[in-house]
Amino acid sequence: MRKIIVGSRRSNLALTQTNWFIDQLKAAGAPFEFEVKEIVTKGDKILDVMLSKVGGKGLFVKEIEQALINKEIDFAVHSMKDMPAVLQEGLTIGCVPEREDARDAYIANGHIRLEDLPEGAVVGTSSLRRSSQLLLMRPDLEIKWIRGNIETRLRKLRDGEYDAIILATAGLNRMGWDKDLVTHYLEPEQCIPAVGQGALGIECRSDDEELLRELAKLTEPTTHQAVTAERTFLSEMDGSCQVPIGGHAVVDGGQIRLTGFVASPDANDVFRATVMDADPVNAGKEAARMLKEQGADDVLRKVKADLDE
Ligand SMILES: NCc1[nH]cc(CCC(=O)O)c1CC(=O)O
Repeated sequence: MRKIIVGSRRSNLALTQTNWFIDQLKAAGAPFEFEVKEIVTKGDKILDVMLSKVGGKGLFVKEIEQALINKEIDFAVHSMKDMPAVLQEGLTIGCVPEREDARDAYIANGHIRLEDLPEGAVVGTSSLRRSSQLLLMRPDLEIKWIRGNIETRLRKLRDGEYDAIILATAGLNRMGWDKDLVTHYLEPEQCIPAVGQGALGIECRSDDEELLRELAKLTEPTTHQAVTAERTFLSEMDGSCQVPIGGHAVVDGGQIRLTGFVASPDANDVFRATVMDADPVNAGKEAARMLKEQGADDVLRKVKADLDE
């Protein structure tokens, strides 16, 4: 029986997601043995600087992709939202399993709701997407960067460094945290989630047909369509990590409804568009086209020019 080596970052969330997916494969009768190999990525080592300044989401993925190409591992389970819009040559997403909750979770000391926070309250996030959308709802808030895994962030909240923090609901649910922890959820209408949030992407070599056959059985079609629409939108926008960007799609009666969001880093310019299309790639392209037409293109160009300075 072939032994499949599964690469995983060593955070609790990464290992939980990896073991969850291996269990799914076993339950589906995949004819493999499995071994998990932990990989420490640059993104895990650099915890004290603003992630977007040192290379963004690719940091979590690059070493894992190299291990796939070197055949040190056979597949890896990523949070889809940590995956770059374009993969390295020779690699593919072999499976998109059923999506967890895509919403952001708002967690406050004393469970004070977002609309009831006192003026100037401190909210922790390191995501420009979250901070810009929070400021649209509550321009008076102070946004303070926060880093570390879920446990570290919750500790910093309890220690009073922050009045509230925002975390991905999916991560909390996958880790089995009590839902009472969450003060309330941010609906996509208030805060568009990150592209791919709540979904997993199983990455493997494009020529590993034996493995791809087993992975394909665990793809959930509507999640796959939604994520394809969102990721097409992301790659069409061609934004850097310095641009607040979000995208969220739901599939409803054969139609994909995709909302794209882009803002300037100071959140003064905000662009949003919702499209309906039966084809996920068309939906992604059309949402990007509409946002660019509204002027999002100028924001992207300006941020790029600033980065080159
Ligand atoms: N940014 C890191 C990250 N990547 C994936 C998740 C959570 C799980 C998911 O969205 O699938 C998180 C934590 C967070 O944003 O709170």
